[in-house]
Amino acid sequence: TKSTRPQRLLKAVQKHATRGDPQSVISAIDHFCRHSEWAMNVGDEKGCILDSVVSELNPEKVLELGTYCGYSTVRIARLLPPGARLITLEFNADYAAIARQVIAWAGLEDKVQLVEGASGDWIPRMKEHFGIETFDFVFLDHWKDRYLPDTKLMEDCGLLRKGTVLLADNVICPGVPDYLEYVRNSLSYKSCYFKSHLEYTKAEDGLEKSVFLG
Ligand SMILES: O=C(NCCO)c1cc(-c2ccc(F)cc2)cc(O)c1O
Ligand SMILES: [Mg+2]
Repeated sequence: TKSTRPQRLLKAVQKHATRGDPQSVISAIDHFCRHSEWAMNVGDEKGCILDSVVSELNPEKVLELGTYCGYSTVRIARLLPPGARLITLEFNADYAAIARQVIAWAGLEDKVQLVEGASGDWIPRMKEHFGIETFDFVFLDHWKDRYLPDTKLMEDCGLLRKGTVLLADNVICPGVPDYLEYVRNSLSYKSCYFKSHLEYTKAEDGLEKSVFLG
């Protein structure tokens, strides 16, 4: 039977990347997506912006909403200091199965906890289940209609503190108009837009960085 695109992406990683070398995993996925098959990873151009935000922040506690194949998980986890932890939520079991193997190939499984399920179900359980007080950094890259409700849910669950940084992918393409309107007009956030392009294309897209003010 026919393989899936995530399965073919994993095969490309296992063929071209070196075990334990996160940069080679990132490069193998970017090459596959540019030259073989487009896939909805944050990509290299927006990925460099993601890298700079993470490097500047040096977060201890990171939440990623939307793992897909683990590309941005690897990008973030490779930059984390020893002892720092990344929890990544993925609703789609097939994506999660591939992402676990991509994260393992990069040798980053000790820094990453991949949780399968709905963000709306897991966000209220972060404190009691994972012993998390608050997050330092949240990367939003899941279903675009969940960005706003999940952000409000994180606020209500006390998971954001003064200075927590939210970084949202795809604010232009596919777009998250309700989320953008909220973070740009709320007195609880200081927001700025990083103009870029949709992964592996010339279409406009960008990342919105929003600092929670408490
Ligand atoms: O749905 C997305 N993510 C959540 C599911 O895992 C997503 C979609 C797209 C995209 C798709 C189709 C198109 F035509 C344009 C953009 C891009 C992304 O970066 C994304 O994160
Ligand atoms: Mg995305």
